[in-house]
Amino acid sequence: MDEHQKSLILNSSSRFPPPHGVRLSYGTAGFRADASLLQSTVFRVGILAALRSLKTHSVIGLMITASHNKASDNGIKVADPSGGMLTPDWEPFADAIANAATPQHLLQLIDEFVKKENIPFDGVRSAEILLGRDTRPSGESLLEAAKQGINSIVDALAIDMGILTTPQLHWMVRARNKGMKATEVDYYEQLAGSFRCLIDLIPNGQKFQEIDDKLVIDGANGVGGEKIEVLKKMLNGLPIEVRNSGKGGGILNEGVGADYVQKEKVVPQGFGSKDVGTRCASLDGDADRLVYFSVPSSNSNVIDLVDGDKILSLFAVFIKEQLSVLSTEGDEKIGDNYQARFGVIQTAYANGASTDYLKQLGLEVVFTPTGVKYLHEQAARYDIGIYFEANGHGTILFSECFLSWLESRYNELSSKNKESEQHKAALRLLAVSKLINQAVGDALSGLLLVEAILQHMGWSIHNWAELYQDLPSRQLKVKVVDRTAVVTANAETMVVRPPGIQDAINAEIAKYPQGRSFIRPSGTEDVIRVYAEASTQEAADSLASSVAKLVDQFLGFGSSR
Ligand SMILES: CC(=O)N[C@H]1[C@@H](OP(=O)(O)O)O[C@H](CO)[C@@H](O)[C@@H]1O
Ligand SMILES: [Mg+2]
Repeated sequence: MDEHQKSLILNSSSRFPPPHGVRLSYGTAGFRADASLLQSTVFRVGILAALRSLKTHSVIGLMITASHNKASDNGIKVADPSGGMLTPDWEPFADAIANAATPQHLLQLIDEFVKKENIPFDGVRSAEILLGRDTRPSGESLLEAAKQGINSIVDALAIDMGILTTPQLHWMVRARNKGMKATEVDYYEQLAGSFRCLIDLIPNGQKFQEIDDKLVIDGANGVGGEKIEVLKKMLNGLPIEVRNSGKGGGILNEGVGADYVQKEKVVPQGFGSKDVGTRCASLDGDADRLVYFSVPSSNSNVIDLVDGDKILSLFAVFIKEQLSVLSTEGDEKIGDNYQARFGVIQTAYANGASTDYLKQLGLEVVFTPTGVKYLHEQAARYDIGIYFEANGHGTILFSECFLSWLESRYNELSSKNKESEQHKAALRLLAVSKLINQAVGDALSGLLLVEAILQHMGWSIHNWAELYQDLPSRQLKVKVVDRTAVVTANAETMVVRPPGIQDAINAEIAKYPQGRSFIRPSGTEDVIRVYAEASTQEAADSLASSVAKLVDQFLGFGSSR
């Protein structure tokens, strides 16, 4: 970096002093905090994004969102060239610059990092960053701070893409870097086109326009509702009703949305007895999570939840079916068969019944710590890797190698017999790979795939829900003095610190048939999360509350440890 560049960083960063007494960390999904604390962090992440773009010679994304958190919070996360999450190698640098107390210290950290990473400041290459934000009121001024961060690097270009869902921004970054069409309209066209293709391939010729079976969507009063409306227009006739679109004055994520529905298991605002039996879905505030539910009775607000694990299971059943059709030989053997490596990825929050079901299907199930960056990385090791968090964040990744085999197999089959079942199965898999977001979990593309598969199977939400019976579960949060005191291992299924707590948890678990429980520090909130499941709801509740008491004893404000 030359002197001009250095003084540019010093001058601009002096306009964004960090808040006093707050330590921020990149966490499970970027920086998140009360929006009033974030100006300087967002400015600094703007610098980081420009450096990342210079380093990788690629377009980088910056998304301003706090997802399912309350409306007064906000956050920022970086999309890497692949469209995935920022490489974990850069997270310590993100933490360090976010917490640098003075412009001088900030400059020193940047200077050292630029040298260590060999980031080219040759004036030849320029950086390019796509910016997106959700509907939070604080988004506009934070976006401005991000732009100023980007503009404090010479030759860096910030492009404001406006209000987007998080997965749209990730999709655009990936598409740009692959030299593909990458506008928001291109996104809708790709989704709508591949959805139509799947519908056209439905065996009995039933088309969605003819089905009087509507889907009601809870948009969490966030960005997803308005974007679904665009898709609905393009898919002329898709029987969808959107509620909690944010236009009716409801508050973002308050008593609505995928996080609320999945954790509380009660109807979101705007839903009730009129919806008994109807297929309903909830998105979260930035539309990267999706869960389905139905209202079983007008006498209670309890829902039948169809969570991320069941979405994963539905996708797995469908893909497995297509792969098996594809591998059966028709009248004549065509081409070489390819043993696609097919795996599914879950976290400890996956319902135990879902894992049993997936294993019974003969699938390889891998567990990772919480946070999509971990799941995504594992899924990318397969030809077809499906990952989902129980909360509804997930997608299906296809390897380049498998897709190119599939394309050529499809072409070969096209030249022989377009009506063959193998030909249709190949086309379906190709359509899924275009419909489902390859960059990150995406409620909109996931929703269209669920809808297409349900129609393909001829299933109602109830048939789908009956794939297996969830074990009753409960999640609690406990405030503690210092959540970093909890250190876990084995994909967060056991605690290694503080000593003694895991033995105490094990002793509680042993009291309950089919009992399972674990604790971990949240990466997005200042709490310890407790998860428990057991054979009855009462038992799951009781196990969760005993474990929460242990957390309080070992780590709470009254603890002496
Ligand atoms: C139990 C739970 O739902 N945890 C969520 C939540 O992370 P925590 O680290 O648990 O706060 O937010 C993450 C980001 O959205 C998501 O990846 C994760 O699954
Ligand atoms: Mg989200």
